[in-house]
Amino acid sequence: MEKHIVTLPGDGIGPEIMQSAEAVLKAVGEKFSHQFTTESHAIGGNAIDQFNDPLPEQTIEACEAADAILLGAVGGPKWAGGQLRPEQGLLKIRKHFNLFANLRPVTIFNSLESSSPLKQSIVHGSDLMIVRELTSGLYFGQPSERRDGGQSVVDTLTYTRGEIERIVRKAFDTASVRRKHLTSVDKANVLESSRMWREIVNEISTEYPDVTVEHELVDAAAMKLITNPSYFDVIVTENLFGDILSDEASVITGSLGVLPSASINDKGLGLFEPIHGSAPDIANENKANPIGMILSAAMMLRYSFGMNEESAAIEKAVEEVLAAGYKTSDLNIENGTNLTTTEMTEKIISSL
Ligand SMILES: NC(=O)C1=CN([C@@H]2O[C@H](COP(=O)(O)OP(=O)(O)OC[C@H]3O[C@@H](n4cnc5c(N)ncnc54)[C@H](O)[C@@H]3O)[C@@H](O)[C@H]2O)C=CC1
Ligand SMILES: CC(C)CC(=O)C(=O)O
Ligand SMILES: [Mg+2]
Repeated sequence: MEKHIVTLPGDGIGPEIMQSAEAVLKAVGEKFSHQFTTESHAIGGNAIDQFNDPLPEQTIEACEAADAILLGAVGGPKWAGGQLRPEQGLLKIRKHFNLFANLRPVTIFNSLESSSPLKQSIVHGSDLMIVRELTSGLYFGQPSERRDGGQSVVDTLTYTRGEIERIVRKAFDTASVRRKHLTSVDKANVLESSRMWREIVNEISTEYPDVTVEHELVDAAAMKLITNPSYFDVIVTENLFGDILSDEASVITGSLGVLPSASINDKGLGLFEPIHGSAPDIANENKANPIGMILSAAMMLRYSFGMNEESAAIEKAVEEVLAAGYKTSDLNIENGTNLTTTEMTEKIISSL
């Protein structure tokens, strides 16, 4: 099979981990006789530097012609406080391609159970999927501005019925092929948007009689997620809550550096990126964990190209390398061997 992938390495550790994903894809292509062509484009801070635009037109055009998009991460202190911000590029690409469903699987590798700061007895058996709404809510609502000469400020949380319905359906579909347990997370005791969200979840639940649904307020859900993570199967929630809960969930798996994600639209186009940011504190040191990025490439193979065997081969290789005690410095594997980003990538490739 021939597939054309646009890579958007971005800023900070983005380019380092993107090199890892490209090397793994090359090796998978050779092993399974596929041809993956890649074409790199600018997004985020580096795009501001080169084009004075966090999402240049040529990046959008290249993505429009691609079979799938891989993204590293954007942002960094260099651009903080400026008029143009790297994160605007990320929000804009999600909106442009209508990538409303952000799937964030939180699966714990056996060998990382003791890597979590949580007790092994708590994290054991955790396997959940956060379905986060990605193109609306507080991150996109207008107005969003300072007022009264800087004495007040407004951000706006809006959702249309259609926007809630499509993400809720996606979550029910996801739960249907998993353990059939859906937790909808909101703040319905305070927010009108959450009350509407709840109503819609209840309406759509009648179409999925096999799926058990419950509602949880976000504050309690945040507590339950780290005290009893194996309770959850699929969590569906709005943009901001999903952003926060998924970073929290990474504690279960031992590091933010190992979690991948897929952002999908209703036409089958996917953008795949790790859930973490550009980690400027460790950029250019060859010490970033490339696993979240590599597993995002594996999600791309499965979700965009239907390559289940190839995707599983990557996941198995990662599992084997971790089980052999190899780690990057963010992971706390007892008596593990510390590797650089490039060494970890090579180990994973040689396990394929
Ligand atoms: N999707 C994206 O492009 C995202 C971008 N950001 C941006 O990234 C920049 C930094 O944000 P932070 O709040 O520091 O969040 P971050 O996720 O970049 O880093 C948080 C902590 O986790 C560590 N970390 C993250 N990924 C790692 C990896 N692969 N291997 C080892 N350690 C890793 C970092 O070193 C840091 O200590 C900001 O400009 C922010 O806006 C933040 C989140 C997502
Ligand atoms: C710019 C942010 C919305 C990125 C982020 O934190 C995320 O998508 O997880
Ligand atoms: Mg985030």
